[in-house]
Amino acid sequence: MDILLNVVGNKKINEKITISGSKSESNRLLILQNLFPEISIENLSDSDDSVHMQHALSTDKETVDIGHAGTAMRFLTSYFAVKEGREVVLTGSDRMQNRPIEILVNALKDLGATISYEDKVGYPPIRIKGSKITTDKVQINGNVSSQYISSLLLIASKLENGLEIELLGKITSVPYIKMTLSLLNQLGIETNFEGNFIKVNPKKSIEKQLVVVESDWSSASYFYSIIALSDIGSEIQLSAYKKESLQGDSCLAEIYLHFGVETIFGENFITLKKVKETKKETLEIDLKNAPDIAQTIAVTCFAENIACNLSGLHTLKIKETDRLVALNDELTNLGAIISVTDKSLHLETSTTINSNISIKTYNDHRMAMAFAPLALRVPIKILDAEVVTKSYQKFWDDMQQIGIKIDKL
Ligand SMILES: O=C(O)C1=C[C@@H](OP(=O)(O)O)[C@@H](O)[C@H](O)C1
Ligand SMILES: C=C(OP(=O)(O)O)C(=O)O
Repeated sequence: MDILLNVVGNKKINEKITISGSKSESNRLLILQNLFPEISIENLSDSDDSVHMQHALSTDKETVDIGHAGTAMRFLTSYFAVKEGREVVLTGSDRMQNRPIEILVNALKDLGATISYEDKVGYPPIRIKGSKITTDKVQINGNVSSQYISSLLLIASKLENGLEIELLGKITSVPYIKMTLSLLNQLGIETNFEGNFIKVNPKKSIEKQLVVVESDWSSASYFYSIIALSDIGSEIQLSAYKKESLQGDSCLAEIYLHFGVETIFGENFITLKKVKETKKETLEIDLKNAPDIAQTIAVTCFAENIACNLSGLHTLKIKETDRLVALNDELTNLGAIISVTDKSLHLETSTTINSNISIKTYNDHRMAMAFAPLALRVPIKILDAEVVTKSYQKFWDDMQQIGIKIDKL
């Protein structure tokens, strides 16, 4: 489905939106719920990625296909590796078959797991024969994807002797590791993260408990962008959010001050308010802790005519698409002066935004959602707009609710 987005009339917004649960928290909790049935979950994400995860955990078929869901692919690799008596072939979309998994597979093999590649070495599909693991120490590279580490942490407490992980290299996406540890702690599992070592104590069972998932902060980023581009006085209330978040992307509240967007924390909601014009100075940020909001921020800067230097983007090349190349190509088509390296993005100020450009989305939900706010500046076409459901089912309905007109092409 290709669509044309357009905003007619004024750009003063005043709306309330409820966003589904964090897909990161949800996919961790779904794994944990299978290991500890004492858990019940509220405000679970309705994203495709979480639906894939639920399906993977309930099927007894040999082939388990998780589509585009990176967390499902990585977390299920460890989960099935310790599922004694079960053999599965874990696979995913074409893109997933080109997203590396070798670092995690090698760590699990070092621990004694039985995993082999069905096709290309280092990539899904992988065949996993569940077995008992008693080794309690492992080393793993921490600089490619934190999901490999979270994957090991999620099963760690169910290993006879717990697990001590030594992280090698510069650790990336650290808030996601901390999110995993916080959830384990919330369940009563003891952990310790000091320097490059993480230790998880063994735990057989936990107390019965309800875990309420906070709504998804990465999804909130598109509303930050919309408010940044809208008239002073505009506001959007988003539910259900809290100040003490487990999600690293809650750093949006700080980052968007640059764009004159204030975040007011209420009881279970946030209000984003455009209070000032965007600061004209270059925005310099290291996003190694929050890679998923890089696209949103780059597009906001372009729309607001400010330069930016975004660093810490080394993980973007192995996400749903090579996001650095995708951003470079699509922003260039819109008239941006942009350059990218393997780990950074540099955008110059530019005063023109080309209208009626078709944005290619490359099977990447965040490409579609990050470019949507540009409709507040020029009519814009989004190709294959249905990709958004990977993380955000009702994204286009919510865009319409805040006044973006959508025509199917
Ligand atoms: O653990 C998680 O839930 C995630 C970790 C991050 O991946 P990397 O650690 O690969 O950067 C992030 O980009 C992804 O969307 C979700
Ligand atoms: C990178 C993402 O997801 P995953 O790696 O889980 O596919 C994302 O949602 O931006």
